[in-house]
Amino acid sequence: MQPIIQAEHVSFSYGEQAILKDINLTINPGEIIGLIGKNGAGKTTLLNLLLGVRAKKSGHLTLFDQVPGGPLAKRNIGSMLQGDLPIRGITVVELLTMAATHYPTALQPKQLMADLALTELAQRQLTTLSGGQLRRVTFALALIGNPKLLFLDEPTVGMDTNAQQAFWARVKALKELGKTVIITSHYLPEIEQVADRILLLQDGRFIFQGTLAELQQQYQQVEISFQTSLALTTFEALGGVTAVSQVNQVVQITSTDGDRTLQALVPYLSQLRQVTINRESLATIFVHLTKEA
Ligand SMILES: Nc1ncnc2c1ncn2[C@@H]1O[C@H](COP(=O)(O)OP(=O)(O)OP(=O)(O)O)[C@@H](O)[C@H]1O
Repeated sequence: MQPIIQAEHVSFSYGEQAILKDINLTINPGEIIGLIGKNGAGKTTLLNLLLGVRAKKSGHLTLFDQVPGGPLAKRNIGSMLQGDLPIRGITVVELLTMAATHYPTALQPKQLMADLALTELAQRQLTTLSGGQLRRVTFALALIGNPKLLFLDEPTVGMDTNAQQAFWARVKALKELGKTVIITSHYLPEIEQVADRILLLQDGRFIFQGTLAELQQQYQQVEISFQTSLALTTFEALGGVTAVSQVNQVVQITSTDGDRTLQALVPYLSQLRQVTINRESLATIFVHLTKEA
């Protein structure tokens, strides 16, 4: 399969400040990518390089086998960036109709507005819209050209809960259509729900690239709690266990290898009561990793 995006040893600096140092990346058609990292990690900068808005300092970068910003790339990309939009003197429907004329296989503005529950905002001037409404219009603008590749930078900021749910449902529908989507977001539970692959950017490099399952396998700790009359020392030497503690009646085991520890607990199961197992969320793993790195 021909990758949609390929980056090899890409670097970028603002003046003397190195922002991206050694970016290596292959993104295949149909993937939903969650691009995460702390504030200032360089996520938006990377999207700007991919869009051709900024030029890399070194390395090799292609989209659709072309340099970023090339005509094929432009035609096939939709983007929803931070701080996009408020253009004076134009309504929502005028904006989408005008944008549609730039793409050979554009969607129908009316149909798209209906799909995204924007019909009642159609005649409103952009400058009169609320922050969340503007984000929803920006999403429509990203979709209007029926692009193969979408860059969504902090897409749900300012959206209310209904709008967020509708947004993520639409992203899942885009996946069904075989679109490739790169999303940056600080709402990690949402990324956890939709991303096929997670890229964690830290200090200008990816410190992790892989599926959520791989991330969990590699870094996640599991907490197993239960009540028992057995001594705590029974559990300390079990496979994967890094800590054992007891609060009131409840024993808590922390493990770096949940499957191994659960296997090792099997002989004791008849003496354990009220067993609970909690896996760390993407958000908790993110905090651990970005603190350590
Ligand atoms: N125009 C600019 N000139 C100089 N430095 C900049 C410029 N734009 C961004 N930076 C710096 O580049 C670094 C990366 O910024 P970027 O916006 O890519 O981060 P981000 O990961 O998207 O952050 P956030 O999660 O806060 O949106 C930051 O240290 C930022 O201060």
